Amino acid sequence: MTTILYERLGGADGITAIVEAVVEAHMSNPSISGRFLPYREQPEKLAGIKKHTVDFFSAGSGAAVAYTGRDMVSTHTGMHITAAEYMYVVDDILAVLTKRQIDDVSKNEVLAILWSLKGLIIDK
Ligand code: HEM
Repeated sequence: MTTILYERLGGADGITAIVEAVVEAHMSNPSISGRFLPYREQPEKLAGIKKHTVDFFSAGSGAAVAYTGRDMVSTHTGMHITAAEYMYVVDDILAVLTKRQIDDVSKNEVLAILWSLKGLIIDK
């Protein structure tokens, strides 16, 4: 039987570590850091966003986890995120997956999920 994507990403511990590393990467990426650095001053809010993001990717990769955050359109409405910013986010995520030696098939599955959400996130 094929292992579900959630397990191939390392389960709860793996996805939590991925989200931590991705948020750090966004904060260090000069093209998008301005979107994320203000949350350093709001640690409780940042913790909530990270938890929602872990749950989102857990549910989206096959785990029986409830996502209790806001939907993608509501979350990103008013931010006017550009297609270029979206690509920087995708690049940061894939770089973290590569660094954590996630296999290529799994990376392609993550990429397909991210791509399917693009229209919900940009230009809102
Ligand atoms: C496919 C790509 C993306 C996914 C799957 C995604 C997913 C999420 C999720 C699950 C949350 C948490 C929502 C909540 O806590 O209720 C969130 C929040 C956020 N996202 Fe995204 N996101 C994506 C792309 C982007 C991009 C491209 C940017 C900007 C460059 C961005 C900026 C933000 C910000 C600033 C927040 C915090 C919003 C707040 O103040 O609560 N996201 N995102």
